[in-house]
Amino acid sequence: MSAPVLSVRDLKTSFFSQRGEVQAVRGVSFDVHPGEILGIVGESGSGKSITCMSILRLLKSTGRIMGGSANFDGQDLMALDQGDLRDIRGNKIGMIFQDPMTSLNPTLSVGEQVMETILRHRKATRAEARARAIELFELVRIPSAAERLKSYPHEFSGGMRQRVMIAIALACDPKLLIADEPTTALDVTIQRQILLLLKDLQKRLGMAVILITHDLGVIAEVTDRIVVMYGGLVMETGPVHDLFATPKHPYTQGLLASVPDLRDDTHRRLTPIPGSPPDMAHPPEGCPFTARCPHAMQQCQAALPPVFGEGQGARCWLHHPDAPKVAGVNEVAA
Ligand SMILES: Nc1ncnc2c1ncn2[C@@H]1O[C@H](COP(=O)(O)OP(=O)(O)OP(=O)(O)O)[C@@H](O)[C@H]1O
Repeated sequence: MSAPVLSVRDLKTSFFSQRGEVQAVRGVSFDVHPGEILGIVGESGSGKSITCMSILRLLKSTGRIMGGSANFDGQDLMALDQGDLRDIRGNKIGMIFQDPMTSLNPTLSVGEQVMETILRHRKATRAEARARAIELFELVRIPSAAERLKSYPHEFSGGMRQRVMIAIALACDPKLLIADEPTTALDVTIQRQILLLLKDLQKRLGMAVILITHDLGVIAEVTDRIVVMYGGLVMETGPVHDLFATPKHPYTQGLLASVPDLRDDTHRRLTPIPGSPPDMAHPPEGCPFTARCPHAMQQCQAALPPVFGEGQGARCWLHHPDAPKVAGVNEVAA
């Protein structure tokens, strides 16, 4: 496999308030390879967004990176100053966030906003930037591209605004695109169109993509590998097909069980995992999933498990060689 575009190692981020320290990200490691879509999934509050905001060094003032590295393009993003980071963000790393209405400037035409990104990072004349903006609108399939450059964000539908955001994110041919819940604010049919567009663009442009979502069902279709997060930790990681066919972590199994079968039009009922995530102001010493895990053992409460397995790895004591056998987890059911 080729060298990773991004290599995150032992990333730790906390928020500090009068309540004390909230350990949002507690030692996250993963790689993103050229030309792949990596999905980061997990319930709300598991640390997906804060992981990516930390990588981009876009944390709000109460947030602090406590350790770790994120190697991108031969540089550790954690060690760069804000000037160098501004050169990378929107240029070598494109970003798309959840709500395009709050990310776009309502007082500027969408064309100006695309051109602004190009002119900030590239030596180009306004005419060249305009030509590139038209090309980008065509790429993200905004009809009548040249004319639509003059429109303002409120003149677009939610799906079209998200296409503008994708055009801006792709303006400088990024090596890596980070998309944080890019379709959550859209209705279901449009969500699918945007995700398929992202997949198509990723293939055509050969970039790497990190796609954050809490919707496992949707990303099954578009991602190559998945990182499953819970309680600020990576619980399981592996190729999407392996992870869906044989999830190794009870948390992943619970998440998968809560996804309605998309091919089943009788709409199976959702079965959410009982219980709630840990309070990250007081994270448990052992595995954060212990209290909700159907297979929890004494050891799980006592110590945080390491990641067992390569290729598909799971942070679960059941994969220790001496662990008892549990059907469907570390033993193939007869
Ligand atoms: N500004 C903040 N101050 C204190 N704690 C925060 C702050 N922002 C996030 N957190 C905490 O960090 C943890 C991780 O949050 P994060 O937004 O990364 O979760 P997420 O997995 O992306 O969830 P969602 O799917 O809801 O976006 C949560 O426990 C959250 O309460």
